[in-house]
Amino acid sequence: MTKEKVLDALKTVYHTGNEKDIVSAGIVQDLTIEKYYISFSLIVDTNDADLRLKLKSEAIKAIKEQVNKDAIIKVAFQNKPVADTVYEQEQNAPLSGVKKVIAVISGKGGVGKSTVSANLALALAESGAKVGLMDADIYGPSVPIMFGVRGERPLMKDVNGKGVIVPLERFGIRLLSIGLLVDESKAVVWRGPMASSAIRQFVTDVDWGNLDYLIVDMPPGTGDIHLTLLQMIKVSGVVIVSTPQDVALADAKKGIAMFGQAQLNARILGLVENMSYFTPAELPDNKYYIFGKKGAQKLAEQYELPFLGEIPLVQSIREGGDIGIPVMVSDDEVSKKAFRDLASEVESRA
Ligand SMILES: Nc1ncnc2c1ncn2[C@@H]1O[C@H](COP(=O)(O)OP(=O)(O)OP(=O)(O)O)[C@@H](O)[C@H]1O
Repeated sequence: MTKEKVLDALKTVYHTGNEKDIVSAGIVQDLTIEKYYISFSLIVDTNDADLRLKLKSEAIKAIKEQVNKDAIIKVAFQNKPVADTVYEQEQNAPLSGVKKVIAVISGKGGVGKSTVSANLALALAESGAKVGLMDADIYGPSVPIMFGVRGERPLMKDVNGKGVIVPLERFGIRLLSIGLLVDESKAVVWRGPMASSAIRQFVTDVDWGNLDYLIVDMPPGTGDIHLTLLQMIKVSGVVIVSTPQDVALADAKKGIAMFGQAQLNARILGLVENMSYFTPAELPDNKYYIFGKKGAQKLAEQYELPFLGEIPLVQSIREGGDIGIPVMVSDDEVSKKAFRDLASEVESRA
């Protein structure tokens, strides 16, 4: 299976009301082929579920008939971005084209902060928002692998005599990570000031353009990078990720304490519990609370913070992250619903 063959097949498909085929009309974006998986986005100007379904089935049918009948095809929809939004960051301030910055934090590593950041970004973009994802985890960047862009390098462009970085774009999300700029093994040994200076450049020297949301995947814990970012940009809201275990919850309390400080000028939107329960793919209605039940919900109540939802522990979430096709771009409707619910909580509170 090659990109050319898949694009040729897609050139036989037309979106209602368009004279050009969906490839020539620029409707097909982010085509990725990974073993027998094919994934791409369709950029459309309609929320009509029937029209979307028709387009999706015709695209899948064309590929199965003309390229490979056994291909596993994942299609994500994105709305055409709406221009001329009013932006909240001050004019000429760093990120002046960004309406809302959402920082995703966790008290400790490995609780799924990057998984939540990536899929939250994709879920927000589904309803037409223009979204960027800044991987501020200098010591453990996840974006290159999770979005399948490892080894790719962003381009530079000249703005008023100054070279600025243009984020990569995948599945409609603008992406930047230290892993896309330097060899990952180099950044791991950087000391605090160097890491802080790199993160400062992520704000000042990157052409993020106009965005409705910039999701910032923060490093785990609380440290210099958090302070640097909070001092530089106006963060509209902080999402805290925790797992149900006591130890992760104890660490989440440190995050609440740090971001709860009034002088940091960041509002905590609430807590999301990741890996809340295990759901086997073949029994999606069965929920097994293997790490204990409703821990984060109780913690949220204790601190009088909103509880933003539960994300199940699902094999396809892990697999999606590993193969560079996040679960929001897959057919796993159970996981997608959990992230969509989280996105609507964030949308309504940010
Ligand atoms: N809900 C989930 N179901 C299944 N696997 C998950 C889930 N959430 C995260 N994972 C997996 O757990 C591992 C850790 O997740 P992730 O990298 O997102 O955590 P993190 O908190 O960002 O870690 P770090 O602090 O190291 O950056 C990954 O392999 C990821 O695919």
